[in-house]
Amino acid sequence: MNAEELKRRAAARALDVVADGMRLGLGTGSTAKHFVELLGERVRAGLRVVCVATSEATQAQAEREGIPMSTLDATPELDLVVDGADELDSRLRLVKGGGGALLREKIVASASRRMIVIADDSKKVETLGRFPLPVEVNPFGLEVTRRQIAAAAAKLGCTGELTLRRRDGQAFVTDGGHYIIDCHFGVLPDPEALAAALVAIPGVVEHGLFIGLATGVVLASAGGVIEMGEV
Ligand SMILES: O=C(CO)[C@H](O)[C@H](O)COP(=O)(O)O
Repeated sequence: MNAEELKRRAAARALDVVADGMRLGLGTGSTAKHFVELLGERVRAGLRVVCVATSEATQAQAEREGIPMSTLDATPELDLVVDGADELDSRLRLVKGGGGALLREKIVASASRRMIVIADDSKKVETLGRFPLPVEVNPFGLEVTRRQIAAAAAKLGCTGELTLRRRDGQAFVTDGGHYIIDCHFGVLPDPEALAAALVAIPGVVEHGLFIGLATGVVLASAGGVIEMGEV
């Protein structure tokens, strides 16, 4: 079974949890894309849901699928968000933002009673940090913010390269008009302390550590589906 089949399998399991009338958050990325596709099939077969997207890309895909869409302003309380992750550990702590949608993903997750993460089993790690931690920053004062991130992280045992994310030779710009600094720390000894230190930096808009948000995980592997937390 290849990676795409595993992602689809995880997405299909999460779809089992979706009930008629639910208000759903739709994640971003290649795994979430499978979920949106499968949800679209169910909607066209009669399932009634109302959804909020975590990115412009997901919004466009969901509209193409004919899924009824809303906004967080019109639908500020969600029953469930289904999203992917770049890394997760046994305590359901996540690193997200590989697709650049971490800010909206976190806002949507914070508005949802439950968050189910769907992934293939390559995303499960012993210690977070192998995947470079994305930090979304305001473009103003970029170098100051980069230095402040480096200094704050170093105090917590996190050192490594901090790179401005680029696409087609230009700085990558998020849906919110911000930049992303990818922090190649290798290991995050204390994710909670790092999260607190990052949010205290004025130029940091949000970071990719999702702590205390995921309530369940569906991990697809060649051997079958593993569930963590409450799915
Ligand atoms: O956080 C994300 C986007 O900001 C994605 O959920 C994360 O990057 C996982 O993506 P994929 O399912 O393509 O591996």
